[in-house]
Amino acid sequence: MIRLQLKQRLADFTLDLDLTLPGRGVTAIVGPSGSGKTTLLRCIAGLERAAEARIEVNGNCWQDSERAVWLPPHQRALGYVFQEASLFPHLDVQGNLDYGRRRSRSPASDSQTAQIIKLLGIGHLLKRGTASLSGGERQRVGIARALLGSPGLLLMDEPLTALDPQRKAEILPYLERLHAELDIPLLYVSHAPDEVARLADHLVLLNNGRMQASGPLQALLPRLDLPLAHSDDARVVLEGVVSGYRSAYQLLSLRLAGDEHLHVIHGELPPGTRVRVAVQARDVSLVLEQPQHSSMLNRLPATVCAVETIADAAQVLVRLDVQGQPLLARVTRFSADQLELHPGQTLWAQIKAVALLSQAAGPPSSRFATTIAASAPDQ
Ligand SMILES: Nc1ncnc2c1ncn2[C@@H]1O[C@H](COP(=O)(O)OP(=O)(O)OP(=O)(O)O)[C@@H](O)[C@H]1O
Repeated sequence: MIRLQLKQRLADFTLDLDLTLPGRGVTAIVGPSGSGKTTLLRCIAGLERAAEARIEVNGNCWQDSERAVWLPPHQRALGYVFQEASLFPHLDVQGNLDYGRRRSRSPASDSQTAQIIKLLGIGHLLKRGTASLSGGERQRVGIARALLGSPGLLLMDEPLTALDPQRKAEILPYLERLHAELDIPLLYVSHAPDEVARLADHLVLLNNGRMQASGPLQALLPRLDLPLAHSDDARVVLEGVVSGYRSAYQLLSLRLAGDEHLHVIHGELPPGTRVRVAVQARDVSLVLEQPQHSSMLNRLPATVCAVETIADAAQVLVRLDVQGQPLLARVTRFSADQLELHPGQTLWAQIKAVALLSQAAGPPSSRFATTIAASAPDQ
């Protein structure tokens, strides 16, 4: 468990938070520019000394102003990854990694080091000078360097923002692997809904230095009272279990709760693998009767929970329940009126299978994962 009680004043800005976060997995920290995301990370790292604070990470107290406890940054077992990796230009990749290991009080063992290098796919870069690395490679080396200190907490402040879409698509699968294979809690600051939907388990929304909401990703994304659902690229995450694969069509079938299935273009995965699929609200259409002979592969029976007019009053956000999982649809107000959408109504939600890879930017091996994060089969 991570306990964060912080009060810090910076000129006109005050950060005032009382948060309890999971001690494992990825917590995404989102909020408008200037809401205090970086200040929060800096306080946790000890780069900013909050006037009143209690910071505890999985049983280790790093700061407690009431008991006059203050650990300087180098004594806090954490790794910090910034927008751009600040690698030493006079050292090659190996030299940079060695530095990360040496400066830690509990450096990674040789086998852990080998695991981290493999996980981030940088084995072939070890002898390279840092000037010749691409932006994505630099970030992977920076992340590896942070991990080699065996941190008890990893902080990442918009680590993909400086990368173009292609590089970003390349690096996201590595972050997913970190998530799946390493048991280090990660606080991840991001403005990008696709990164958040793909990586996060837990979400914290900041607004003007205060917590607006904190909770599991799947519970917060569809909340109509929060700004996330109102953004143009609002999305929710559906979770399913692999139930089949049609290799001729590269079509993966996922069983949702009940007997419903979601079909997604993807590589083959073993039956039983749990998979998360991000579904954008604008990719969901609604129909009152069970569609027949439609090219839309995904047709899910749903119940309307709430209807809210948004934007310039020309569009409507519809929150749906699909076998206990929330789904958002964004439709025109004209359609909403035609269908007389109202809470309690049962209807069908349609999602084009191809829309589930529409954010594809990277090479085929990574593009499907833009919308999907897979985890190991249930035991
Ligand atoms: N050293 C400082 N002195 C005075 N004000 C500061 C200082 N550092 C940050 N601030 C202010 O604190 C507020 C929060 O800044 P912070 O960088 O934490 O926001 P953020 O949510 O990370 O923003 P962004 O998304 O743009 O990176 C801003 O208004 C900023 O101007």
